[in-house]
Amino acid sequence: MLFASVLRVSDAVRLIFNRRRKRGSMHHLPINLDVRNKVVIVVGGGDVAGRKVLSLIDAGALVTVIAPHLNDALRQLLAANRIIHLARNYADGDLAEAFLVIAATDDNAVNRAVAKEARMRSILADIADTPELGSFTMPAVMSRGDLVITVSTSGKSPALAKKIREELEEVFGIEYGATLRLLGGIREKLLTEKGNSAYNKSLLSQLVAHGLPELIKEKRYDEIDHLLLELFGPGFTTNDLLREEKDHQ
Ligand SMILES: C[C@@]1(CC(=O)O)c2cc3[nH]c(cc4nc(cc5[nH]c(cc(n2)[C@H]1CCC(=O)O)[C@@](C)(CC(=O)O)[C@@H]5CCC(=O)O)C(CC(=O)O)=C4CCC(=O)O)c(CCC(=O)O)c3CC(=O)O
Ligand SMILES: NC(=O)C1=CN([C@@H]2O[C@H](COP(=O)(O)OP(=O)(O)OC[C@H]3O[C@@H](n4cnc5c(N)ncnc54)[C@H](O)[C@@H]3O)[C@@H](O)[C@H]2O)C=CC1
Repeated sequence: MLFASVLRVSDAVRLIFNRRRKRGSMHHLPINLDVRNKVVIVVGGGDVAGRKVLSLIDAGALVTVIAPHLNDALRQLLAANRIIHLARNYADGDLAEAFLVIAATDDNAVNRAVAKEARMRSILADIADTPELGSFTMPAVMSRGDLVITVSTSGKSPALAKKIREELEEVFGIEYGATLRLLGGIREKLLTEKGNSAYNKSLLSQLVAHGLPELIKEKRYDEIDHLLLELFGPGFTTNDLLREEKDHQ
């Protein structure tokens, strides 16, 4: 424990910093970042950049790619007006407007230069070939509607992260998307209409213990309606909460 009262924050940070930052231990803080309408720069236009750009666009970021050449996937995104492209090499100063940057060129010196500018400007940075120079890494991601499961191996084996993501896709089917639409609808209604937080917690915990994904997968809507009536009283039905699924039956 540092005596914060006699240290300036900058000194304390430097003391802690000097004790860490070895490549061997890369434990991160997992967070879910809101990048909607944020300016994101991706330096490099190859396969790695292409993969990261897709995730960024999915999350609603405003993506500018800086690279002399784009791969096919990125060219298609450009043709569809989904990205801005600066067809040239990265230059110092390119990050001036950025909230976040990804360096994914095949030139380590360029990626390092991006890392340096990002650090100077306190911009979040993922450096694809030298992750220890950046401030975050990207996990493998699987999603089913609003359910998002991410896998990190703390940089040890991206190949294993990908394999575990594929295994998770087998376990968590599309019924989880519908389950979350149902649970989200109920929770929204409870938070706006019904009792206090402890009451809601107890009911919502009881509901998720009932294996809803299985019931939805097998279209056992009558059983779900019965359960909703028992737990919440009238006003909560799959007709309202799962209309999309039931219309497509
Ligand atoms: C640290 C990190 C930084 C970052 O990129 O954010 C990073 C770094 C590096 N990756 C390398 C290699 C590969 N990366 C993949 C694939 C993925 N890499 C991803 C993330 C990350 N990769 C971050 C850590 C994630 C974690 O902690 O687990 C995924 C999960 C997400 C994504 O990219 O969006 C995506 C899978 C997406 C999916 O399918 O779900 C494959 C597999 C393949 O391509 O099939 C290979 C080859 C096999 C292998 O090496 O394992 C190399 C060596 C390059 C070289 O050899 O020159 C480096 C550099 C280094 O380690 O120094
Ligand atoms: N983090 C990850 O998930 C992975 C990282 N890598 C690392 O990422 C690097 C890139 O891999 P790929 O996309 O497969 O390479 P690639 O060769 O397909 O693409 C490289 C891109 O960088 C661009 N580029 C080169 N110099 C540039 C500059 N000065 N300014 C802007 N753009 C420039 C090129 O035009 C090209 O679009 C590799 O060197 C590798 O070390 C590789 C695999 C996975």
